[in-house]
Amino acid sequence: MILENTAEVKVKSTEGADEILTPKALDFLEMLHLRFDDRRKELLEKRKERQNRIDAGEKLDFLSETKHVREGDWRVGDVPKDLQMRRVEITGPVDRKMVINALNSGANVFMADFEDANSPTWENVVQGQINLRDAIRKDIDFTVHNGKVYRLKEEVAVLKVRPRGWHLNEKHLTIGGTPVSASLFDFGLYFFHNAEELLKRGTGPYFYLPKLESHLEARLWNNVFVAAQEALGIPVGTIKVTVLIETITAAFEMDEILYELRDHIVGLNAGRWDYIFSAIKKFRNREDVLFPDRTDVTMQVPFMKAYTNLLVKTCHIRGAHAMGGMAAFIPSRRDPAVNENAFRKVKADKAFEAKNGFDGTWVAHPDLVQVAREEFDKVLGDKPHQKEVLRVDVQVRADDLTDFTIKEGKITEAGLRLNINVGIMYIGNWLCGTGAAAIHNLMEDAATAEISRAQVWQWLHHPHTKTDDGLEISEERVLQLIKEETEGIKEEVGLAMFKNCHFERASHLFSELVLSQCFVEFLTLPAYKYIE
Ligand SMILES: CC(=O)SCCNC(=O)CCNC(=O)[C@H](O)C(C)(C)COP(=O)(O)OP(=O)(O)OC[C@H]1O[C@@H](n2cnc3c(N)ncnc32)[C@H](O)[C@@H]1OP(=O)(O)O
Ligand SMILES: O=CC(=O)O
Ligand SMILES: [Mg+2]
Repeated sequence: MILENTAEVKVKSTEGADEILTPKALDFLEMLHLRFDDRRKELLEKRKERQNRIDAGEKLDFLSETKHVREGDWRVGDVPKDLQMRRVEITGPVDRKMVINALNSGANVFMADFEDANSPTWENVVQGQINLRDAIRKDIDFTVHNGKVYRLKEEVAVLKVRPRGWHLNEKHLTIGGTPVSASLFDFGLYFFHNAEELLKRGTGPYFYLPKLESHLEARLWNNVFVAAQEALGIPVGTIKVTVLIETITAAFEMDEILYELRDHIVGLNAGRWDYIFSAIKKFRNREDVLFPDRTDVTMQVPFMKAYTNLLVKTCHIRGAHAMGGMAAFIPSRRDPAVNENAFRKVKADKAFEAKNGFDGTWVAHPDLVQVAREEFDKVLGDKPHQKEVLRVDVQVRADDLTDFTIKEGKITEAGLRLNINVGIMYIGNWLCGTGAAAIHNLMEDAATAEISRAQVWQWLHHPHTKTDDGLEISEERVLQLIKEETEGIKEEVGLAMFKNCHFERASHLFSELVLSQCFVEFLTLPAYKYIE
């Protein structure tokens, strides 16, 4: 069934859609779409133009036209009281039970995710909005089959929302026959329904902005915020955002991104997984760049160290929070050895971040809140943040950000197989409506899975890449491994789940992605046509 608002706006119906996609909310989305969608598309074209220049050998560098911004003396606007202390932020999809668990987890902040951790089925995105609306009003519960009831505690985490990135459309809402931007859809609905309520409750409309590639994309967000606040009669500057620096091009424009959003921004976050993906993607056609197995691309390799150090330094000079990223190790309440390993690895990761000057960090699971908190407490004590640490020792040049040498790194058959396995497993989950999953005890989502498929693409298309046993990574070999891994997944998950979760389709899609002559920008773009 199609619900009609005006002659031009068409929305696919799903349970709860009429509560969220009200005529007034649709008018608001239509206003955002008409004012900002053309610019969004122009900026997506600019991404392609920059890619062409990188392919042709252009070096990434800090922009000459914005030197005055980098050298200027300015700071970001005020940080609200409830965003001063962000020591531990838990992230997770917008599923009802997870929303309750995350808000109850003891973390300072919960980032409710419509991006990397969410499979954007129509039901997930509409129900996600309903879940957040109910959570804000403390009118949310959830009962599982065994009768266990989930309710919010008195004290809960501060809520932030991550809308989907600029590259994605929401196909279930069209205006004049054109699908709307998924970013405007997720942001617009959340803001429209909740901004006033959040303010009444002493907090505010807070967001994380993903996958930006330039300061011009930040400017577009800023213009959207000004229009949205004006339309609802809310003071400009009420919205507060943290931008993920998770593309290699954005790392060259951190000051500029903070500057464009200075009335609305409170921090930057080092989104390590998309960052690695972006580095592979942007340099995929360059013969001088070849990444080793995913497990060898750690936070300690030169380009990751350079980027995180520069992020801390840039944020602190400008008065913004520098937020750490996600260690992907997931604990297990059933397996003590897995649990112990996850705690040890996460502890080390968080200790490193705290020592480097970060003001807080992300965790993927409630059992990791305390582990991360302890490591930050050791360095920060009672202080809400450590913005006074200016990292004057850090001098990062353009060449440091693109120094992809990884001395100890190797490309191995095991690494190739693992990438294939994880890629197919994740796409299968995503097609089935699950956007984040624990696979081989690691958190996998749309960012980590992109690394896996991008690596296989690069190894196949880079001239004569060999694994460390001397064997070439040929199309024939990759197809054989895809076949073997797909069979293995069938055995592991069982025939019923294999079929229900479209693992066969996931396997085909994975093959298409890695064999395609042209690199597909995001795996979620072709995959989206298969989900409802
Ligand atoms: C690269 C990036 O963008 S990182 C950010 C995006 N990614 C994410 O946000 C991933 C967040 N994490 C998750 O989604 C989950 O932790 C997973 C899928 C990896 C693992 O989840 P599960 O398999 O359910 O883990 P597990 O069985 O150990 O969970 C134990 C309990 O913790 C809850 N839980 C686990 N992770 C979370 C979370 N992130 N938020 C809230 N609750 C959670 C589960 O719901 C479960 O609750 P229950 O005991 O009441 O049923
Ligand atoms: O969004 C976070 C990332 O690491 O990617
Ligand atoms: Mg990301």
